[in-house]
Amino acid sequence: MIDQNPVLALDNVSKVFGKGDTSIYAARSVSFALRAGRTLALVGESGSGKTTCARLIMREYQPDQGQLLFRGVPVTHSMAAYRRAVQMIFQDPFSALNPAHTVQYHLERPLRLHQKGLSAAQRKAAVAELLERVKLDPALMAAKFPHELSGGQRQRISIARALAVGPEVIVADEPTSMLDVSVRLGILNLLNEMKRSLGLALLYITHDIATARYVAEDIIVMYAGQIVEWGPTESVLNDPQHAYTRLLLSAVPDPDIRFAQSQYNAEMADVDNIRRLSAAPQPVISEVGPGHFIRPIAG
Ligand SMILES: Nc1ncnc2c1ncn2[C@@H]1O[C@H](COP(=O)(O)OP(=O)(O)OP(=O)(O)O)[C@@H](O)[C@H]1O
Repeated sequence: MIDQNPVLALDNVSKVFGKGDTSIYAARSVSFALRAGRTLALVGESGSGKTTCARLIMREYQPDQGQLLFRGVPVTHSMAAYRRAVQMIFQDPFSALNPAHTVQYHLERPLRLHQKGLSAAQRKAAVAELLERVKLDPALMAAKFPHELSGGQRQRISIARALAVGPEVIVADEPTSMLDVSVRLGILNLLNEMKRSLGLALLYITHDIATARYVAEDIIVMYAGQIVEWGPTESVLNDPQHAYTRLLLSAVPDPDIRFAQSQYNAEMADVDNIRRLSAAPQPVISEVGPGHFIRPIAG
């Protein structure tokens, strides 16, 4: 059964870089919640504020306004439980692993830190189990160094390493964008399986709105640090209500995503205007379908 109480929530969070006239809202009054057994896709073009949200969640940045809530409690600096519960998978599986260490070492390290009571034999068994979870053969993989692995295999090791501490939330920032097209779906399927079998709450960050369909129950579309549209994936993809979401979808060469091409073409003539208007701060929110909301463009 899906737990409807959020594991993690951003409550009206803003992050500003720079000062005065040159300041940029990398995140502006962003609120969303991650729930066990569900994936939320955070979608937007480069510079829309996706990675800033990930860094806020990973506590690399402090919010200028708003707060993070972990199981309903405001997150403080000293929450060791939070650090263990919230793990990240990075875009670049090549730089995420230390070339001097074996797979066994990479997976044992978090176990040594977070499960101090394990014997050497128990750690070895735990590493084998983690490798099996990410569909890699422990007998073949444990002794290998990162340079002996393919990109897809490295990303599976990164996922296994994140799982080693028993997380509740995984933040996956563009986890497939540096991989060959042929292995991308395998990684997304693996994340799906982790979500289901371990009841993880996933935040899937991507610039590619089409891939959100494979993993996410819900989608948030961001532009200029602001959430412009959010709702159930099917509803947002099949019936996008915000001009900026339609702009993103217009760039998707995917016949499975249905939208009235002619209707969007008229808007595409006005791309710059859509971006300019979508970037304007807009506090008004409208519900356009069950659980499906937009921040209407002002003016
Ligand atoms: N440390 C920083 N200092 C100054 N400006 C920053 C910093 N980090 C992000 N920004 C700015 O904040 C805005 C949002 O950036 P962010 O990296 O969150 O976007 P993004 O959607 O993740 O883009 P990408 O997909 O390219 O990573 C951008 O205008 C960016 O230039």
